[in-house]
Amino acid sequence: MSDFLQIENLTAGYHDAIVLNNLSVSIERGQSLAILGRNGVGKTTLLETLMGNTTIKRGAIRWLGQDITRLRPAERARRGLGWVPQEREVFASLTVRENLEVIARGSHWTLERVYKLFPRLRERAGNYGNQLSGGEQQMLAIGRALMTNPQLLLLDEPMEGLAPIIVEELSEAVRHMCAEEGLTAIIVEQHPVLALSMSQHAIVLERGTVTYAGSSAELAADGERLNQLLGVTNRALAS
Ligand SMILES: Nc1ncnc2c1ncn2[C@@H]1O[C@H](COP(=O)(O)OP(=O)(O)OP(=O)(O)O)[C@@H](O)[C@H]1O
Repeated sequence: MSDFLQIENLTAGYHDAIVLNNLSVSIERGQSLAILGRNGVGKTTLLETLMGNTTIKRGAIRWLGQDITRLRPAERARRGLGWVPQEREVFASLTVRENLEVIARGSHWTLERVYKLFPRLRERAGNYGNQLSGGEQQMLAIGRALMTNPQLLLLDEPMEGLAPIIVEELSEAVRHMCAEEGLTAIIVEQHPVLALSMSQHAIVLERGTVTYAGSSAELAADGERLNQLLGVTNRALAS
């Protein structure tokens, strides 16, 4: 059993509305997880629940051997959970450099290390948050999360709306972070093949419960199973 992250029989949602239903999953350090599923099945809600932004009715979340089920979001972040929300949330009135510096914690992740991962951010260091392309904003959002020194990075549809070349750059950066920098990621992503290529394990959600849990590589190699689970066509799989 993993000491890294364990979600046990979790039932959670927003006030009285239940979205996740008796969901269990566990993650080992260095074994990134893709969360797949059709629209509205609870993928974002699972990330929000890990960060402490939902109502937990039953079950438990254990992180590094400790029960964090009732901890506030800021305390979870302090303990090493890093969050890159879908909305990116960079400060429009700060420069790229200021966006990164304002959140720095004197950690493994320095300005220099983030610039090395995302050379485009170095080139745009003096640009304000609202003077960036969508891809650059996403890189900055990931850079900001890294500056908090996370052990686990939660990425919510990081490639959404981005050009193929930027998707390639970003997915390579995520793979590098995990392979070389000791990070583990949970990735919610609409493109199954991409998500599976960035992870070792995957779960598929259907109405707030797990319908597949297993190896990403095995699922990626089984188009028929993917189609069954996600209802995606072969053409969508290839894109
Ligand atoms: N803040 C909220 N308050 C109440 N209900 C919400 C809230 N956010 C999401 N929901 C509901 O929870 C359910 C799951 O939504 P969620 O965003 O987790 O799904 P998802 O799998 O991430 O979908 P998508 O792929 O479309 O982003 C949906 O029925 C949604 O309407």
